[in-house]
Amino acid sequence: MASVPPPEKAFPVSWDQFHRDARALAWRLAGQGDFQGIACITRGGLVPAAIVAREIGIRLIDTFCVASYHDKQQGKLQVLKGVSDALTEAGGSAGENVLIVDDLVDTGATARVVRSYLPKAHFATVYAKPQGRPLVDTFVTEVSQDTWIYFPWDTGLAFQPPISGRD
Ligand SMILES: O=P(O)(O)OC[C@H]1O[C@H](OP(=O)(O)OP(=O)(O)O)[C@H](O)[C@@H]1O
Ligand SMILES: O=c1[nH]c(=O)c2nc[nH]c2[nH]1
Ligand SMILES: [Mg+2]
Repeated sequence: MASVPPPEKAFPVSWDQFHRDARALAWRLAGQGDFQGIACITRGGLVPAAIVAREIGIRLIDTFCVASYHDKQQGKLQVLKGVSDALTEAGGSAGENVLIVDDLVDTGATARVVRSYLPKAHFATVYAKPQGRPLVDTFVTEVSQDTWIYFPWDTGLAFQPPISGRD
């Protein structure tokens, strides 16, 4: 696959902001469906899934393991693991009562593949970029397509040069 330049703009998210945004997602999801379990898309979906599960009272939580981005470059999407029988027995074989959680949708490639396994599930993300937005049922904040979202588990405190460029 030809390499495309990574997005120029940066949207850094702190732990505090992420917790608030994931809670806001839980508020939007509360009462939306009779969710019997969560399928979180690893790894990015693990953190919001923990917060949402705590807020809306779900204890059956499974992983759907997918990998596609390496060093901000989208590569071939690999499905490493699907969901377990325990989740589809409780939530329906097409995911009728399953909530899928991920941190974000960007091009929508990951969402499209996961949806093909659980077509009737409710797909929720904290952030959404315009290209992937139509694949998401519920999200909190839209971020432009030319922006890279920096999550707190990928970042640390670092010196920031002043806007003027001179220190
Ligand atoms: O809409 P898309 O263009 O498919 O991009 C969105 C996906 O990319 C990231 O996962 P990534 O593959 O980087 O793996 P990770 O969750 O382990 O970081 C992110 O967590 C989403 O799952
Ligand atoms: O940390 C991330 N930030 C992003 O904006 C993004 N898009 C796809 N995958 C991503 N991972
Ligand atoms: Mg991911």
